[in-house]
Amino acid sequence: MTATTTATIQVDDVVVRYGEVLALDGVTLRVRPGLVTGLIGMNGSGKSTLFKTIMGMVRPDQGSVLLDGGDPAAARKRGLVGYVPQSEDVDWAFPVSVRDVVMMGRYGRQGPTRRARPADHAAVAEALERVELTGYADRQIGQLSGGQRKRAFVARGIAQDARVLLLDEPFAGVDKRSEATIVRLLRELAGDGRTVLVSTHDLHALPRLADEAALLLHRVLFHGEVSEALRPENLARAFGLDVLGGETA
Ligand SMILES: Nc1ncnc2c1ncn2[C@@H]1O[C@H](COP(=O)(O)OP(=O)(O)OP(=O)(O)O)[C@@H](O)[C@H]1O
Repeated sequence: MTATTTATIQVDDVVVRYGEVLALDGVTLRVRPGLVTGLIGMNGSGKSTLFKTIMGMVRPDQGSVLLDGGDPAAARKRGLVGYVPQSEDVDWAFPVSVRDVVMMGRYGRQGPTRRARPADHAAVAEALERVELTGYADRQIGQLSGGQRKRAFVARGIAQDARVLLLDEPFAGVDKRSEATIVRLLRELAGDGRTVLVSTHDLHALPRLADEAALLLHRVLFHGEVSEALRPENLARAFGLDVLGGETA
C-alpha cells in the first residue's frame, strides 16, 4: 500500500523544449514530504511544464525525475499523485457531477469495471465534507464557482489518498472562503505526511500556505525559507521586476 510509503519528488537537471522554446533549462529540485512547498514564478516560467514532467506526462529532453524513488508515469498509474490542474486545462461543460469528479480519484482502486464499492462512496462523501461541498455533490461541475471547482479537484486528490499532491494555481479566480479552505486543507494534508507542491502567483498567501518556496524561471533560482524567497532581490530575479518600481535592467 502506498499509504505508508514516503513519497518525495526528485528532479535532476531537467531540460524540456517545445520546439524552439526552452521551457525548463536544468531544473533541480527536491520536494520533501510533510511540507507544503510553494512554486513561484511568472507566466511562462515553466511551472505547468514542471508539474507535467513530475507526473510523467511530459518527457524531459535531458535529466531525470523520480517520484517515490521510481518512474513518474508508473507512480501516477498506481495513484500516488493527485493533480489539481489549471482551470484552462479542464472542460467545464463535460456532463459530470461534482460527486463524479471526486469518484475519479477512486478509479485506480476499482479495476476496469469501475464499479464503486461502499468504501469508495464513503471516501467520496468524506472528501466532499472536508472541502465543504457536500451540498453541491449532484451539481454539474461547471455550475460551481471558481473556488468551488478547485475544492472539488482537491477532494478528488483526498478521495484518491494521493501521497503527492500537485496544485497548479489553485488560488487563481478563487474567492476568499475557498482560498482559506484550500490553505487549511493543504496544511492538514502535509501534516499527515503528504508531499504538497503548489504553484501560485499569490505571494500574499505564501507565508500562511507554505513551509518552503522555490522560485522558478526555467530553472530553480532559489529554494528555501518562504521569508527568504520573498526578499526583494529574490523576487526581482524571478519576476524580472524591481519591486520598488520599474523594470530591472
Ligand atoms: N504545448 C506547448 N507547446 C509549445 N510551447 C509550450 C507548450 N506548453 C508550454 N509552452 C511554452 O513553454 C513555456 C513554459 O510554459 P508553462 O505553461 O510551463 O509556464 P507556466 O509558468 O506554467 O506559465 P503560466 O503561469 O502562464 O501558466 C512558455 O514559453 C510556454 O509558451
